[in-house]
Order: sequence, then C-alpha cells, then structure tokens
Amino acid sequence: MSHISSLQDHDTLKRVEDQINILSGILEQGRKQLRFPGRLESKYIDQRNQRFMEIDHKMLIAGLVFYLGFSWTDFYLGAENGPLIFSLRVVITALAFLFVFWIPRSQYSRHMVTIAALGIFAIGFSVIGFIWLIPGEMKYAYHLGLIPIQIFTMVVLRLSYRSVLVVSVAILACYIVSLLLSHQTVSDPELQRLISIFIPMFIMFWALLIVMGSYMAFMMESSARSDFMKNRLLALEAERLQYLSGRLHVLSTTDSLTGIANRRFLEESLDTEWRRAKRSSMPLSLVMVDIDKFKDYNDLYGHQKGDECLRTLANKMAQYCNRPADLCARYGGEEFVMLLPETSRADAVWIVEKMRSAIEGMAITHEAADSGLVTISAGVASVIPDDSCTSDQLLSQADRLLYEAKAQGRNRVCG
Ligand SMILES: Nc1nc2c(ncn2[C@@H]2O[C@H](COP(=O)(O)OP(=O)(O)OP(=O)(O)O)[C@@H](O)[C@H]2O)c(=O)[nH]1
Repeated sequence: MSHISSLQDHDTLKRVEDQINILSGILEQGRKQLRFPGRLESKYIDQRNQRFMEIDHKMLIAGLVFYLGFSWTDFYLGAENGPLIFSLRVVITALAFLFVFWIPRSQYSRHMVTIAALGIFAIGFSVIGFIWLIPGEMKYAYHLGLIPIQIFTMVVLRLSYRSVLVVSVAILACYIVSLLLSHQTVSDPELQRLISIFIPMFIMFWALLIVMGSYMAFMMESSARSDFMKNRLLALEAERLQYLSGRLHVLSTTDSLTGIANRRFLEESLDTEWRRAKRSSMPLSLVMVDIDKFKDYNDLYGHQKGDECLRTLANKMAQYCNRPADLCARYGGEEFVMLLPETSRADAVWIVEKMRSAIEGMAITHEAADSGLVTISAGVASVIPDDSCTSDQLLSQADRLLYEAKAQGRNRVCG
C-alpha cells in the first residue's frame, strides 16, 4: 500500500470514527431526537421517504378511492348542488391522483411527506366546502366525513408528528371558522337544540383525537429516529471493523522496511498459486534473489544506508511483477522471492535478466563489489505442479540455482 493511499485510508477511518462519536454522543444524552444534525437528517429523510413509498403511498391511493366512493352522497344529499359537488370531488380526486403518481418520480420526491400533508389538508378543506354547498339539515351528515379524514391523517403521516399536528389543527381551525361564518339555524327548535349540543361535543372529540394522534405520532417518530440512529451506528461500527481488519491484514502481510509483501504472504500465495497451476497444468516460476556482498555494503556505508538500498531494490524488483498474480516478497534479510504464475522458465529468466541489468544500471556505488556497483544474483526455478513434487522443492531448487549464480561469480541469473 502506498503512503498516500494509507493516508486516505486514515481519513476514511477518522470520518467514520467522527460519525460514531457524534451518534454515540446523541444516544448517550438519551433525549428524544426530532431533528438530526447536518447530513444525518437528510439520510433519515431518505429512509423515511422509502418507507412512506412502501406502505403509505398505497394507503393514500386507497384513501382517495374511498373519498371518491362517497360521491353517491353528493347526489343523495346535495339536491340541486349535487352535480356541482360531485364534479368538484372528481376534479380534486383526479388532481390528487396526479400528484400521488408524479411526486415520487419528480425532483420534489424528497418532500413527499409534506406534499401528502398538504394534499390531505386540501381534501379536508374540500369537505368543509361541501358542507356549505349541501342545502338544509342534511349538511350535518357531512360533518361526520371529517372524522375519517382526521384518522387518515394520523395513520398516513404518523412518522412526522409535526405534519399530523399542523394538518389536523389547520382542518379543525377551518371548520370552526366556517361554522362561525355560516350562522346557520334550523327551523325545528328540538333539532336546533340537538345541533347546538352536537357541534361542541363533536369539536371536543375531534380535539381529543388530535391530541392523542399527535402524541402517538410524536412517540412513533422519536422511536423511528432512535432505531435509525442505532442501525446507523451498527453500520458505522461494521465499516470501522472492516477497515481495521483490512488494515491488520495489510500490516500482517507487508514487510515494514520495504513495503512489499512479507514471507508469510509469499507462503500463502505460493500455496494458492501452486494449487491453481496444478489444476490448470500451467507452469509456475519462482525466483530467489540475493543482493551481492551486502554484508560488505553494510560494513562500508552503515546499516541505515543498507536499509535504504534494500528499499530501493525492493521497489525496483516489484516493478517487474506486472501481472495481477505476480508477487515480489522479501523472504528475509537481503533475500527476495518473486512468484510468477503462468510463466515458463525461459520467460522468467528473460524477465529476471532484464531486472538484474536494470539494477546494475541504477549505478548504486558499492566499492567492495567487483563491478563497483550494487548487483544481484538470482536463481529461477519452474515447474508444472503435479503430485510428484511440492512447493518446498521448488523453493529449494531456486535456492540451489541462486547459490550456483553466486558460485559462478555473482551478478548473474541461473535458471
Ligand atoms: N541494512 C540491513 N542489512 C540487513 C538486513 N537484513 C539482513 N541484512 C544484512 O545482509 C547481510 C547478508 O550478508 P550475507 O548473507 O553474509 O551475504 P552477502 O554479504 O550479501 O554475500 P553474498 O550473498 O555471498 O553475495 C548481513 O550482513 C545482514 O546483516 C536489513 O534489514 N537491513
């Protein structure tokens, strides 16, 4: 992993941990949350809208069908205004249907709950209008129509207690204003007495329903928000753990000095690639690389310069492992191993020879070496794995060939 990507990873972890701290802080306060800070609120609104679409959208459609279904009363009770009330009901239903299907697909979909609240208010307002249009005492039957609308408000908008409260109070307020403006009296004194008792009772029952409905919505919204926070916290904790386990895996498989794979990772990869090559009957090449006279280099230039040299060479060697399954690992000390799956001996020798020459070409001074420069020796072993051999034998063969390269005078590849 490069230094830059590890910095970016660290930023990711910090961002996740910051969010965990904010959420844990809110949860620890134990207060009921009705608005989250910043982007958390818009995430919650997205989730609430999704839920609204899954359940309440269908209820809106059912409610509208029910509203339209009551058109028979318009003709039955509306007398000469019957056709007008019916036409108004049809137009309002058609407009509402248009909104119900268009809003979720439009750019206003984020505000669907608010728009639904406005729609329910409009339906309630229309019933108050119909009360004005129904002649005589029959209009009182329409007062009852406001109660299903109140119940519908409480059910459909239950996840937004503000909407329940505002829509319910607004419809009730319009109803009371309409009563005050109409000053209607009926000729039968007995009926008038009944109505003068019925209306205040009706308003009281309605107000009670609003108080209960708003409280229920308040509890449901705060519990939905608390569930949202807990789920979000769990998701963030999972993200953090995933990051940390990934980081742990990188640390446990990376050589800390050079940043390339370590011996443990090489052994895991060798095992995997061995089995893969065996299945596909493809050649697997393994290269053992050793820096020439590295002890003298350390003695001459010091251990720190030696470390620097190891890093430079490791980087260079990694550049010759181009395919996704190729691997360059530090095997120990100044020894490296390259694993080249699906690569024949000839191809592997060709790659390693190019690498050896490139390292020599880097012209790193090494006064104790015959050439005066830092060089490498390498042994290349290849096999098409089967049951007659093991990966350890492949390693031993590469090691033997490396020593042959050393014996032949160093700065060469044997394969
Ligand atoms: N600076 C540094 N040196 C290391 C490290 N690991 C191993 N070495 C040194 O690498 C040297 C390896 O020396 P030898 O195995 O004797 O071989 P050589 O001097 O390279 O000689 P040949 O292999 O025969 O060419 C030792 O002096 C180790 O101390 C390391 O992490 N950093």
